[in-house]
Amino acid sequence: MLNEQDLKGIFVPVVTPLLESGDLDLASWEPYLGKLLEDGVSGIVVNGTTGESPTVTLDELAALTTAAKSVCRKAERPVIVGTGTNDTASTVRKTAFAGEHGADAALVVVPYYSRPSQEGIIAHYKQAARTGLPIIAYEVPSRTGIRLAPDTVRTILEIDGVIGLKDSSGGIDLMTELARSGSHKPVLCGEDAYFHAMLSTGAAGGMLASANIRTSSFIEIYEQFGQGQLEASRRSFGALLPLIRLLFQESNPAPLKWLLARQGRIQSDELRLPLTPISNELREQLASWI
Ligand SMILES: O=C(O)C1=N[C@H](C(=O)O)C[C@H](O)C1
Repeated sequence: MLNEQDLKGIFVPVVTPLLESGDLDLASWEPYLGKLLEDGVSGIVVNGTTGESPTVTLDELAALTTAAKSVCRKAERPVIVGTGTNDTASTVRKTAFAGEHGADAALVVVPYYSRPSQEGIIAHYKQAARTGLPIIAYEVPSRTGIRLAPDTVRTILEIDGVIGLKDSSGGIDLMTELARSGSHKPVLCGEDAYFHAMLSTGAAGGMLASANIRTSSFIEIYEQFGQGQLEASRRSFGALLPLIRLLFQESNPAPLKWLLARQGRIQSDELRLPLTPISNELREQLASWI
């Protein structure tokens, strides 16, 4: 299982590869993950936003997690599984299910759509943590429709079994506030364009969809920063920013899937509705990153 000391470095949320038929492309799955692990990522995130989690069935989640675990075990790296929903009971069941299939930790998004109170959100995380699988809370107001108060984040991070936070709050305010108040659990940047800024304010690393592409460069930026080579890490990050902007110009993971398919790492850029393929204009812009 993953512990908070090891929640650092570059974690890669992976896509769910699909065939044109819409079925899972399991033939690509192991080599796709294997390459990321070979490049030196700290861990793999299955069924995150990038994995199109709203459309993945439980049977598919079991197959993806089991196979990911077998690849990650060989590389001695953790597999984190997205299990958050907007229903606490389902989240608890899904988290336990992921644990039974080999997950080392669960990524649990703030419950979306229902707009619960901050107390309700804290209670949600307490119940998820009772499953015994380490929990990484995931704050992403642009997707959930609700923003956590810094005090709520601190309270969630104090729950036994919550090992850290993925911060996609869209800026450095939350990170700065947590650092100021001496919060000791690790925070990973989940907002790719803010990766360097969040390292500067104390993030322990990133959980970055863009690190599917140019993986080694993201790892290099993290390492350069850790070694105090600030100017070099800033320059390296600047070189990746145009890629990051393109990957999020249309809904993630559509641009990423297109690039991975063009690189031959997955068989197709197939998405499940309501996500749709990227525009021709974006294809032209992304082509130089193949
Ligand atoms: O899959 C994830 O988890 C991530 N989701 C974010 C999003 O699409 O909003 C982006 C981040 O890089 C990873």
